Amino acid sequence: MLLADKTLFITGGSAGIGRATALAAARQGADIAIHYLGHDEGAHSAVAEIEQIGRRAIAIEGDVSDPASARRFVEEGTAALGALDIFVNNAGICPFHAFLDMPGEVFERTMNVNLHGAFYMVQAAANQMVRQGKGGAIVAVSSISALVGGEYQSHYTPTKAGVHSLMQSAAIALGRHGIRCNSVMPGTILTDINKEDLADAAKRQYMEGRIPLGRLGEPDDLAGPIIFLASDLARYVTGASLLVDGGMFVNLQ
Ligand SMILES: NC(=O)C1=CN([C@@H]2O[C@H](COP(=O)(O)OP(=O)(O)OC[C@H]3O[C@@H](n4cnc5c(N)ncnc54)[C@H](O)[C@@H]3O)[C@@H](O)[C@H]2O)C=CC1
Ligand SMILES: C[C@H](O)[C@@H]1OC(=O)[C@H](O)[C@@H]1O
Repeated sequence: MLLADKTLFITGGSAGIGRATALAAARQGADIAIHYLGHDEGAHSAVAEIEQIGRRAIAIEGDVSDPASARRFVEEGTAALGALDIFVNNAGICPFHAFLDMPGEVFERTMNVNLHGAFYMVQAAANQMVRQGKGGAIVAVSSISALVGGEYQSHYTPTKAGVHSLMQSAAIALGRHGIRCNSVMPGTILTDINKEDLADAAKRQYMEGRIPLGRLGEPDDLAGPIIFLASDLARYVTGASLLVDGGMFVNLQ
């Protein structure tokens, strides 16, 4: 097992990529702390499934944009599980909107959740790892959108570039503590975040057509790459990012 007796803390663990990763990490031997907002059913059923696998789990609700919520997640999760070995920063939103009339509140909420939230969470998790004194691994869910733009994502793509950059700087700041920091860059993965956008058949067909592997991603497609980066198999990998997009990024023509 790749994560035997490790503890893994994950934001956005009640749905989509985060939920799939939490369950897969439990199957690899980890105890799991889930942070989430507003999906009680998804969070509680994930805890139940993890316990059925034979691992411990706790779900803590909060808003990642609030720095106090990050401190509470780390404190309460560590009290429950005993330590924080791996941190996965995954929570995010993408309310698709045109650029020219983007409401300030939509821009600011997206920045606050995706980028400020990542900063506070990663900072709180890293401080706990430093206190423990035995290193650790941090994986952030960035996006292919860190590298390319989107007409209805002008508020969102900068947050994903920011998360990618945060991992690079954190890798430098935390290397001396034995803490590795990496990111994954998913392509288009079918989850609640894009259900409405991809309900447009023409858009969905266009996105599928761009992917050499011939299909949109599933949440489970991310679990393996995240667990790899979190595990000792990646013990000399830090400051790196891994595209998980079925080949979409390289498909120019
Ligand atoms: N689905 C996709 O195609 C892609 C997703 N991503 C990224 O993957 C991450 C996960 O997205 P999905 O699983 O697709 O979305 P999702 O909508 O299925 O899940 C989002 C999760 O984030 C949590 N969350 C949202 N806002 C929060 C807040 N303010 N405080 C605490 N928790 C909050 C939700 O409770 C939920 O657990 C996001 O950061 C997203 O940007 C990146 C590239 C592609
Ligand atoms: C929400 C989008 O469909 C999804 O998120 C991203 O980061 C990429 O732009 C994907 O297409």
